[in-house]
Amino acid sequence: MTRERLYLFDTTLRDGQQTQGVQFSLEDKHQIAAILDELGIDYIEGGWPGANPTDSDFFEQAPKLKHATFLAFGMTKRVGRSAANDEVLAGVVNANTPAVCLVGKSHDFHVTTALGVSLDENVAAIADSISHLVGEGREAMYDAEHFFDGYKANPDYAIACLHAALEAGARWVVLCDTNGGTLPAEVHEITKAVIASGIPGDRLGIHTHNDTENAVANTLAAVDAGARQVQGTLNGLGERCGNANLISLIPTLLLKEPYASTLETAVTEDGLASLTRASRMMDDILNRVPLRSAPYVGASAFAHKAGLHASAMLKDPSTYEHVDPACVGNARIIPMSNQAGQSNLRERLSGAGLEVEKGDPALGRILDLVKQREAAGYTYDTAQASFELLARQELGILPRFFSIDRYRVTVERRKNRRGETISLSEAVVVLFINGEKRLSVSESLDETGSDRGPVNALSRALAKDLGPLQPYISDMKLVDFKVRITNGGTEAVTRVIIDSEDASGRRWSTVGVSPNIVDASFEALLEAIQWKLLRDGAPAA
Ligand SMILES: CC(=O)SCCNC(=O)CCNC(=O)[C@H](O)C(C)(C)COP(=O)(O)OP(=O)(O)OC[C@H]1O[C@@H](n2cnc3c(N)ncnc32)[C@H](O)[C@@H]1OP(=O)(O)O
Ligand SMILES: CC(=O)C(=O)O
Repeated sequence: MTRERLYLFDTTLRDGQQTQGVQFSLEDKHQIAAILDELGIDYIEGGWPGANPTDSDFFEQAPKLKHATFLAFGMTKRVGRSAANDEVLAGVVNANTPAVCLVGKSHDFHVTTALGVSLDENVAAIADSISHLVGEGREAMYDAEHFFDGYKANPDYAIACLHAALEAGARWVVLCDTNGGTLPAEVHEITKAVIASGIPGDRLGIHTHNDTENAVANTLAAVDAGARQVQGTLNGLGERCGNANLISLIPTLLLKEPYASTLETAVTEDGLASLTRASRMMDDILNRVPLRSAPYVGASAFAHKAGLHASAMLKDPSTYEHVDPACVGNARIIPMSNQAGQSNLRERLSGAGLEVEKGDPALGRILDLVKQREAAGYTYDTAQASFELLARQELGILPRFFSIDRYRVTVERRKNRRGETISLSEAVVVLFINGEKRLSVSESLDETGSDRGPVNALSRALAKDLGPLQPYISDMKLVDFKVRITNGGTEAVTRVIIDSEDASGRRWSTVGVSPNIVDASFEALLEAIQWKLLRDGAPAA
């Protein structure tokens, strides 16, 4: 059976940039465009040339794309001037991209209230703007803003706007759920009605927002009805609650029926397998911690915590997995926790290179220890590195790299020489390596003179002088630090989880628990270092 082509359109660099708190640099934009092109996206919307200096610079130094078509975004011309004389439209056209997408009104209320023009004037503005683009030799698209709300208020008018664009030469007309309030059944019904009005599905796109958490569902509803271009963003960035998440849509469209056997995109198997990396790179650019529960690509997307699940998973992974994690570049995790049985444990140990026979009494001891420590406030389902250290300790195979003699942290608030109030912490760590005593002192001020706090001072002192072990930890950095007050038995205790990373991109999590936040942090920091030394084969003391 021949499959119909479905086009993927990315607006991370335009609508994604409308996310509160997101401001891409020129370098970020180039990096994101390269990720999208590698993934197999058909259209990359780069931003609005003329709207701000970064977007203008980005179009001046346009990315060199291997596969995708590069687009500029803008709005239809203002009423009262010709398309050729509208300076905002000129800014967009002058970006000289092969394709241009123009947003225009399609809801009568917006035409009369937001634009303050007549319904006919708006239709003429759409047609003139699109003809102008086509005359300039561009592939033209019309984003029909507020289309679904407009259709519900005045279907004939909303549809007339689409036809005006199509007849003026638009390659695509795109139905936008701008306010994000439309639900999947309505999107399906209205998209069908649009196609029945004479707009072919292979000229029709869908652009949804996630205000009812239905952006992905709404996109699929439009595809079910016949739309053949889908717009979205990496990790669902976008105005307010975001846009349809391409990172979820792509595997669904490639792996799930009826899409997999009836539609084809330009995303290859390798592109699909790069999805987890693409999503994490996006978070990295935004300096965000990746969402563990993200479908397909999150660290928990294929984590099997419950004992019953883990036991069946070992017999056949398809018992509790809807797709193979490897096909989206993700990995299966069988975490340890108080929900685990011996199957989770053996799988986790095996992942750490520790083969323990079924029925070995050590398994029961480790399980009991995990459950006791979780009752005391620890958590091992995320802190897998701490779990591995605990299991090795119980199996008698944890090397001792160094021993801590003592540590001390002081926190001070005082006036500096200019009379300003400053805070400052100082940490001292004393440890022994091969019988040799080492003392390290560190402060909490960074290069700019800002106080990074007592845990930072402690982390620096601990990692400052490990003598012969120093080369093994020099590329380590602390990437996330989470603190939670939790119950340890009957008392409230502080639990600290630290995520560390090294130059190879490897990430690991460790946990510490104590009534004292600094002490809990010290335990987690210590284990982070021990795990790194262990994994990189550092010599035992
Ligand atoms: C649904 C979406 O997300 S569309 C994407 C929206 N993105 C952005 O707005 C980000 C980039 N925008 C900008 O930098 C600025 O808004 C600019 C440069 C485009 C325009 O700036 P300004 O000229 O100062 O106008 P301002 O932003 O105050 O208002 C928008 C103007 O465009 C008009 N307008 C809005 N939509 C359209 C349209 N589709 N066609 C023609 N004119 C429109 C409005 O009526 C308003 O005009 P008015 O001031 O005469 O009432
Ligand atoms: C065009 C667009 O971003 C919207 O209507 O939501």
